[in-house]
Amino acid sequence: MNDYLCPMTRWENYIIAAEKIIQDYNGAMPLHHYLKSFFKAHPHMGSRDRKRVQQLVYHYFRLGRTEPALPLRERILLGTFLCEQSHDELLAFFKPEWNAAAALTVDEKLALVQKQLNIFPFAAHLSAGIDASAFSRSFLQQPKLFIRMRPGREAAILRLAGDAERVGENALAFPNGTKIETLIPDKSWYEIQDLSSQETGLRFNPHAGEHWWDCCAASGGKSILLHDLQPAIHLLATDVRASIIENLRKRFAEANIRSYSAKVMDLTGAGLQASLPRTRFSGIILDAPCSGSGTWGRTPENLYYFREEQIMTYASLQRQIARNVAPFLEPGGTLVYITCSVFREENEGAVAFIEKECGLKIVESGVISGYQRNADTMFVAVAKKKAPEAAHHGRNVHKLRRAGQKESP
Ligand SMILES: C[S@@+](CC[C@H](N)C(=O)[O-])C[C@H]1O[C@@H](n2cnc3c(N)ncnc32)[C@H](O)[C@@H]1O
Repeated sequence: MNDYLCPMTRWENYIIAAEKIIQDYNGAMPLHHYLKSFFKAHPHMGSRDRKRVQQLVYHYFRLGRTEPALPLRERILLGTFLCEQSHDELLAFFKPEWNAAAALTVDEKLALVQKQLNIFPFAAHLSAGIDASAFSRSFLQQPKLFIRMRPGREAAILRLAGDAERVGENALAFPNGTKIETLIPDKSWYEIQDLSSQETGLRFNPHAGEHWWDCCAASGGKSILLHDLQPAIHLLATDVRASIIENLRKRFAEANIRSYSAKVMDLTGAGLQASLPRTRFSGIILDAPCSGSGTWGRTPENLYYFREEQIMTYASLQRQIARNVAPFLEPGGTLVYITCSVFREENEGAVAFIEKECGLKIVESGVISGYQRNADTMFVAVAKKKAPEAAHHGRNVHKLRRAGQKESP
């Protein structure tokens, strides 16, 4: 697919390549990994070709499973029409009448093609406060790329950041595809982190000298956020995957953070105490394994391949982990429960479980909405362990209620 090919051949080739990828891909691995291996196996495609084919494939998955009866090529073109907002040469070739309408709103485009789209099929499971229709439409746009400016680096970054948009005290938004590392050469000055993810940090409130456990740390996005809020804490980061703990170590080194411990731990197992360096933590961050449904705007293949019954699989894993880690909070300590899910079973359902079964009191909880600002949607809850007196009282209340009696004033 080189420039010397006539335009017709080029557009045809792009759409044929996209069709092949969509037919062969089965959702078992992230789409961007699959695309990478596909392009590696097709080295004749230049970077412009790859970019274009990739866009077509993503446009297809952004429609979810809506319009299943449309032929594959028609779905790719419909996705392209709804996602693109300006003149598009490929669309001009295949659907000139749609290309002429590229600047219309999504509603106007839908009226033109006489379609109603229900992109998100799991609306019945949405957490309170999420606008189902706006959330469904949000899949047509890829969320932006956000960085968090690390403490003391803001002024230097702002001098280099070009036309990035400042969207929070420490947050900058860039168009997707921006090569941040070429704009800001020192990797230790910033973290790539979604805006809503950054905002979970507003609930951490760490104090110097405290012991914190980021128990599902992955490569440490929340851990570094926590550290930046209060560097003088004792931090333990764990995850079940050894490879991701290796990534965490590299990321911490790049961020110039040396004072922490990290280890591999499976939180569903029994006897966690034997693997932990201490039995009480002032704070636990439980950024739970989840459906990731609040981030599917970045990975729309998940919207396509997700099955409804998976929601409860995640919900029970989250409850199991919460039950196992809660005993390691010290009295008065804080557990911050986080998901990047929009499903109430993983959010409000987990919060009810934490309060009822883990002996913690929920002091704040709710959705951090990203779908109307090109960011991810997350959920955060702050739970406190009662101080000894209150805990004793709490147990009595529980017993009384179970016995069907009323609590005396
Ligand atoms: C949502 S991710 C955490 C993201 C991370 N906190 C961040 O800010 O980048 C959830 C993590 O939980 C881990 N996990 C899944 N099952 C687990 C288990 N049984 N025990 C411990 N960690 C687990 C996954 O490996 C995954 O890295």
